[in-house]
Parts: sequence; structure tokens; C-alpha cells
Amino acid sequence: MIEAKGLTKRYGKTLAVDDLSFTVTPGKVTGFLGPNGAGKSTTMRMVLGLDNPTGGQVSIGGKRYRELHHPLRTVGALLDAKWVHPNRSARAHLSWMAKSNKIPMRRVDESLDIVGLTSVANKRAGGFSLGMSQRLGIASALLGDPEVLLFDEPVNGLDPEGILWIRRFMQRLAEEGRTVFVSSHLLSEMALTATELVVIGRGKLISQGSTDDFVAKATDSTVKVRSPQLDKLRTALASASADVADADDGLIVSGLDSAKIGEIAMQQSVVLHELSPQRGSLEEAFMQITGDSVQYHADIEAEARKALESSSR
Ligand SMILES: Nc1ncnc2c1ncn2[C@@H]1O[C@H](COP(=O)(O)OP(=O)(O)OP(=O)(O)O)[C@@H](O)[C@H]1O
Repeated sequence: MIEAKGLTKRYGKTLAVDDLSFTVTPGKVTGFLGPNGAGKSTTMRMVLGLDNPTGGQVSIGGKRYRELHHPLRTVGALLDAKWVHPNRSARAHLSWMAKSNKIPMRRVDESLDIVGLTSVANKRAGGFSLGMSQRLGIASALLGDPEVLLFDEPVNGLDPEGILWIRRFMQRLAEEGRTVFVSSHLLSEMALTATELVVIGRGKLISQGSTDDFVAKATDSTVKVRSPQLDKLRTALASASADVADADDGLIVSGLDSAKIGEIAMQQSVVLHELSPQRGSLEEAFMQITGDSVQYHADIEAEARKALESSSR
């Protein structure tokens, strides 16, 4: 469990983290979301004792990082995947870490095996692809078999296969009962990976809770209905006070859930070809909740521009 209380970090005039309080519980993947520059990395560095808070505190299992007797056996982290001596092999890198942290040597091969690097264990880490470097970074985080794991932007720059691997891997770590805290500015990826979210903007907490609740609270729930008797259904739903809008090949209904719509259709002997609740996206929810987050809009626009530029090349 990670607990932050009133966590604050100031760099000169920049308030990078501003009175931030949140809890990350075991057995779940908790996403740490926020636009670039929101303060995610600074917060993670404070969790790991790499930066001192200007105010407040953060603890892991009730203790500050510096009070932990066996830090690597308590918390593992992937902050910068390229933090490896390029001439060292993956095995030599992990052996050095194990030795200097009094971790049993058998964990070196176990960790390499868990991340699927056994076959390249003796190769120079400097020649690894980004995906392999990420795996080695994850093996380092797992070396002490810790209960708490932190990953800072773990999928940045990875191909779809690498992204899927990391997503499944984190979910597996959470299923094992570990506390998994993962930062990202990629909302669609987090929507698929994390069941809990801590959302920050400009260093402040915006929301903490389940991903489903975050999306449900911020976006309208509607139901899509298709039927060969649309006119009859439209009239029946409107008289039940639903808001009904025409879609391409059916209706979009708000104000009634799919169970109620199904019952009304049956009462009216209307055949249904589709009855599907429409969930808003995490992107929509984020935009709705952080409406004033100019920086985030700017990020999205910049990303869209980049995508357009690369597709027109
Ligand atoms: N060492 C530092 N010195 C001065 N300012 C810093 C330092 N580290 C971070 N900042 C500033 O603090 C703010 C938060 O930065 P941080 O890197 O924590 O954000 P982030 O959410 O992790 O962003 P990103 O997704 O871009 O990594 C930014 O305005 C950043 O410029």
C-alpha cells in the first residue's frame, strides 16, 4: 500500500506537486494519470526517496522509503529503462544489483525468466531494443520479489506487441496481490490496464476512484437500439420520458437503462436487433473533468498534428 498525505514539491517558482493525498491499494493496477508536466514523475521519485518533499509525506506499507530495512524487497520500480551499463549483460546487471542489495542469486535467473529474457541473459544490454530494455528494467524491479511496484510511463515508445505484454504483465502482478502503481499520459492504454485511477493536473489531485466510476461520472451513459419497428419504439420511449436521438441505423437513448428499454420494447411487441449500452471513453471523461487543463488539450492537439504529419509522409 502506498499512502501520500499532503505531498508537496516545489522547484523554485514551480509547484510541481501541490498538497497531494491519495492511496494505492494491493491487488489492483492503479493508473496514475495526468498531462505532461502534471507532476507524476516527481511524485514517483518522492515515493522512492529520490526527491525530498517540500511538505507532506508518502509511505510504503506505513514506512517512508528511507525507513525500509530492505528497500528492494519492499518496492520495485521502473523509472528509466535505459539505466543499465551498456557493456554489461542482463545477467551481470541483475547479479550486481542482487549482490549489492543482499538478494539471493537465484532471483537473477528467476526474474530473467519471468520477463522472458533468459535466452539473451548473457548479451550486452547496450544492444537491447527498447522493448527488451523495458523487460530488463522490469526484471530489476522484480528482483527483490517486492509487494509494491512502480512503473513510470512503461509503454512509451513500445510497439503494440510490447504494449500488450506490459499490460498483461501488470495485471498478472496485481492478481498476485501486489500493489501496482503505473503512470501514463496515454489515456486509452490506461483505460484498458487500470481498474483504479489517481488523476492529477498541475500537481493537484483531480480524482481518485475506479476507472469505471470516473468514466461514468464524467460522461453520459446512453443505449444504442436497433429495430425494424423504429417508429413504434421511438414513440414508446419518448412517452416514457427518454431522450431519443436518431443514429445511422437506429436510436441513441438516454435517460433509461437497457433493461427498462428492453421491457418497454417487449410490452409494445417491438422486435429488437440491438440493445447495447454505450460507455464514454476515458479521454472524454478526462476532458470533461479537467476542462480547464489547457496543457492537456495542447498535448492532444500536438499529438494529433504529429500523427497527421507522419501519416502524410
Ligand atoms: N528537477 C527539476 N527542477 C525543476 N523543475 C522540475 C524538476 N523536475 C520536474 N520539474 C517541473 O515540475 C513539473 C512536474 O514535472 P514532472 O516531470 O513530475 O511531470 P510529469 O507528470 O511526470 O510529466 P511527464 O509526463 O512529461 O514526465 C514540471 O513543470 C517540470 O518542469
